[in-house]
Amino acid sequence: MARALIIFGSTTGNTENTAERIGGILNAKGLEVTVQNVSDATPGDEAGYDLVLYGCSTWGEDEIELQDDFIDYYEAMDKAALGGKKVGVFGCGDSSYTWFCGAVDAIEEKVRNIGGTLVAEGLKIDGEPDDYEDEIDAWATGVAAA
Ligand SMILES: Cc1cc2nc3c(=O)[nH]c(=O)nc-3n(C[C@H](O)[C@H](O)[C@H](O)COP(=O)(O)O)c2cc1C
Repeated sequence: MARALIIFGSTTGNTENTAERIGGILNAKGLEVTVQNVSDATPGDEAGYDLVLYGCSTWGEDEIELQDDFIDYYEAMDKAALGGKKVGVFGCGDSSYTWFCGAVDAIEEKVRNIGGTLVAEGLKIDGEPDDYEDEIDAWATGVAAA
């Protein structure tokens, strides 16, 4: 059975809820899924997984800021074992800010730089994830089949 790891950073719970929803879809598609808070994750944990998904919300006014808990992980991501792995990135944000879901773009760039293969365009959620259930389910279904 293919194994998927979902690592999320979330301050108010939106990206966490999205991670759990994506995990449920992947599970229903037959993948063995681990959903992990980035606070409990270390780059290198990706070893042994076929699919790795990163979820991170965006904070900050004057520049892109990753969700607080994700910053240390991001800085150490060069040690992530992504070679040959399928990777996807998602996150919650608010399009009234200059850098809408900038964390998704920043993590995708990092993934490309360290040899991961992005299998879907980043999923950017504008506002409440409850309003994006169809988009979330479609994205998760796509990465499960990638
Ligand atoms: C002070 C502040 C700054 C924010 N900055 C951004 C931003 O630059 N870009 C963006 O897309 N969303 C921004 N947001 C919106 C959050 O990312 C959004 O509320 C998100 O749903 C939070 O997700 P989380 O609960 O998973 O942390 C900001 C929100 C606050 C309160």
